[in-house]
Amino acid sequence: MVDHPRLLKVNKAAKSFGAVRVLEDVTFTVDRREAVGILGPNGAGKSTLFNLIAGELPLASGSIHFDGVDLGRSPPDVRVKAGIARSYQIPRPFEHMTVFENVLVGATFGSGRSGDQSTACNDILHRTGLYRFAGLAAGSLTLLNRKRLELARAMATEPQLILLDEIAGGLTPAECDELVGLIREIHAAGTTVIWVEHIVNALVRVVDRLIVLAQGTLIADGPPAVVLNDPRVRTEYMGGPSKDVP
Ligand SMILES: Nc1ncnc2c1ncn2[C@@H]1O[C@H](COP(=O)(O)OP(=O)(O)OP(=O)(O)O)[C@@H](O)[C@H]1O
Repeated sequence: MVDHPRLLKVNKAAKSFGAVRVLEDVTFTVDRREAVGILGPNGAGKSTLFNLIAGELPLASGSIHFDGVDLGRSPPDVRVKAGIARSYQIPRPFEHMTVFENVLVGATFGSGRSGDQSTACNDILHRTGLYRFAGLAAGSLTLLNRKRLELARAMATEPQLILLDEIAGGLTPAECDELVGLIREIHAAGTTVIWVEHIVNALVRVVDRLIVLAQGTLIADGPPAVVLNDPRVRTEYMGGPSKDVP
């Protein structure tokens, strides 16, 4: 099998809700093993873009290629098996199941592997710092540990690409540092990362490239130092409510 250096190609992706166009001809590529941040004001279309890549919403027009394959019209389970995983802005564990069982669901149904998944699950629980909570109900976890569990469930599907949707929201600065460390480890181990986040200080400790969406269009794409000083980005994004910008 050929490894495509361009892991993700989003070409002229568009999406409307009724008469309202929320994404307009968004085009970008992400290379294998890159870490890319996505910034943009509230309502810019960031979560919608993730929903299009993960297959939770249908594309209106355009295409999405992943690892050389056109997946833009495939259902979410096909995309998970192809190697796309995501975390949600509001963690969505199975509250009454244990932490271990939550990870097991990802490993069993997401990865497509057969056989005993306990070793793989325990490994992920160790990596994400959740091993000692394995037997607890997911609903009893602190916010930081719920965020870790979002990552663990996504990692259990053995993704090539992980989409992180505002995963640092609501954490204290110290907790945010811990999460940043964990995401850096996941990236260093070879997983491609795309991270939508408003906490720019956290984002730039992980990513080496930033994309900015405003009103459904891509207005900047490049190294963080360049993008954060782009006059249009300053007006459209940082000119709004104060942001945590370095
Ligand atoms: N299912 C839906 N039905 C109708 N409108 C929607 C739906 N989902 C999102 N929208 C609208 O699409 C626009 C983009 O929303 P989206 O959640 O993608 O923005 P965002 O950039 O992720 O914002 P935030 O930073 O606040 O999370 C918003 O105006 C939103 O109200």
